[in-house]
Amino acid sequence: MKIFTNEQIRSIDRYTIENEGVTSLELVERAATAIACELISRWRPSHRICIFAGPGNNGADALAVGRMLIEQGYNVEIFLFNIFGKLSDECAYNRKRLLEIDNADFTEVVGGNFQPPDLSSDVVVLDGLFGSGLREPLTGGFQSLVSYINGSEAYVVSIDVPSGLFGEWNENVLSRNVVHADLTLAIQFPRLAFFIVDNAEFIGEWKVLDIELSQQEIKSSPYDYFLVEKSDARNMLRPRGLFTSKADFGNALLVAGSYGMMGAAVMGARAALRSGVGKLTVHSPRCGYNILQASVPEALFQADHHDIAITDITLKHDYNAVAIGPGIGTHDVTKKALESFIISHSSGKPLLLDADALNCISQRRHLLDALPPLSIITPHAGEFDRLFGEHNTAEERLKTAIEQSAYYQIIILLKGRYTAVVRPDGKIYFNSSGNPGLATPGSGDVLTGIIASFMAQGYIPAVAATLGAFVHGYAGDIAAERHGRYGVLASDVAECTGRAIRDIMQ
Ligand SMILES: NC(=O)C1=CN([C@@H]2O[C@H](COP(=O)(O)OP(=O)(O)OC[C@H]3O[C@@H](n4cnc5c(N)ncnc54)[C@H](OP(=O)(O)O)[C@@H]3O)[C@@H](O)[C@H]2O)[C@@H](O)CC1
Ligand SMILES: Nc1ncnc2c1ncn2[C@@H]1O[C@H](COP(=O)(O)OP(=O)(O)O)[C@@H](O)[C@H]1O
Ligand SMILES: [K+]
Repeated sequence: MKIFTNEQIRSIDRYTIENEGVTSLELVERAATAIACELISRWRPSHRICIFAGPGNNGADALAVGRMLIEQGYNVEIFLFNIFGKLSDECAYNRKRLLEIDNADFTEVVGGNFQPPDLSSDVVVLDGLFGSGLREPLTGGFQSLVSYINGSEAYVVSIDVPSGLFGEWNENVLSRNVVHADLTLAIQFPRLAFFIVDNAEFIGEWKVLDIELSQQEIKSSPYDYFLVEKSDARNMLRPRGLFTSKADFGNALLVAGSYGMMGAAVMGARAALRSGVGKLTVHSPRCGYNILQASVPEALFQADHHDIAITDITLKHDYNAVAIGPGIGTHDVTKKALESFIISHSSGKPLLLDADALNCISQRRHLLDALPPLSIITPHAGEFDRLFGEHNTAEERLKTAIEQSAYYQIIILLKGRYTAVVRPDGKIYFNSSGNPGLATPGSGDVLTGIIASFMAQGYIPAVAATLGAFVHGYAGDIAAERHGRYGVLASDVAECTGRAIRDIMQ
């Protein structure tokens, strides 16, 4: 699903109005119908619903929902904030229609002495104050109203976006000036802000409501941000022909493990094999020999000269993919080995670097310059900050990822609830699969194995990263069904990878 900016949404809106014979009022009516249906499916008519409408079309949506709920016999109280004496045409029209209803509980707030209604825990607040037309962070009376809503026990549903939050970047927005919604009903598209963890407390659960904006325009509009869903992953996965052989599925090298961290190598190797690599070699210190051969007999073992750490990374074959990092530790000898490998790596083939490989590089930042273009790094927030400096917010971190990805021409896969695959051209692919069960040791090693396997099979790095993240999350979802969100082990995720791919392809 494409994620558009405000400006793009306005232009798709305009196109729909100009080319599909729909008026702006009809779009408001469609949005309101979808919102009303959603509320009706969740609450009974006796439930008290308190609607706050602003002066623009977010308010128009809210007023229209109010009318529809009254017509369905709901117990609705509506407040329209007409502070500046200027309503959008759609808002003014919906105000008029409400006034035509006998006994509608409707209050128009025009000045400063507004007495807020009681918002107890059994009230549902519908927040239609501001949506995509927000100009600047909320101040004055709106700020007080938002504080009042946030301080109440009511269940809060926001229309389009929580009022006070911008759809994209929110650098200067204070938490107290944004509605904290329990449910956000986004009109037609989710917004970039939904995928940034800083905003999780504002957005709550979210759902996209389709108002049938022009599909043709949506398809042809360029985008910078994308939410990867099952159908996207399905389109990326190549079916396997009946006459294919191991040789068709690539040869991968996984440099992983050290004394006390051989599990990382085992999990990465299992995940790579479960996601279909043709041949896998694991390079580990000698102490890993018995462990690896016994637990992953399908993989070849290549012993380092050293007993407990990796000291020598050299490619004895022309591998289709080389992944380095899970469990290798940050011993000086390992850092040196990694440095000389990266500096002398001359084939130009992209590398995949994770975990301790990134921690090693963070102490030798010049190595980033030496990475082949389109190499993939897969940091979580901590590893990212060790590489690129401390960040106070996830939004700042994402912006840095965009800059650094372009600067070094590498793919940065920033892990989290919505893992972001940031590409050098500035495009970001957010992953939608996965659950908190994946927050378990070794989970990242499994991801590395999957991506390495896809790279070896000939998926271009950007696809291997995006598809790998989706398959990993999906395998985590299957594992959580079996073991629950507390009980998932990274080994379960590796184990479920093959089934995940099968389910996605069906
Ligand atoms: N596109 C779609 O898919 C569809 C979208 N729809 C809906 O329309 C919504 C967008 O509507 P919108 O453009 O009228 O903007 P909205 O957020 O209501 O606010 C604008 C008003 O707020 C004011 N204002 C702004 N900032 C302020 C501040 N800090 N403090 C005080 N005032 C401030 C601003 O004032 P002005 O800038 O004009 O001076 C103007 O009066 C969208 O979110 C969705 O819900 C659907 O109905 C149909 C299809
Ligand atoms: N709440 C969550 N929802 C979805 N995915 C998650 C969640 N928490 C963690 N993950 C995923 O689990 C993986 C954890 O990786 P990482 O932090 O490197 O773990 P480890 O270092 O233990 O291997 C990442 O792919 C991340 O996206
Ligand atoms: K809103």
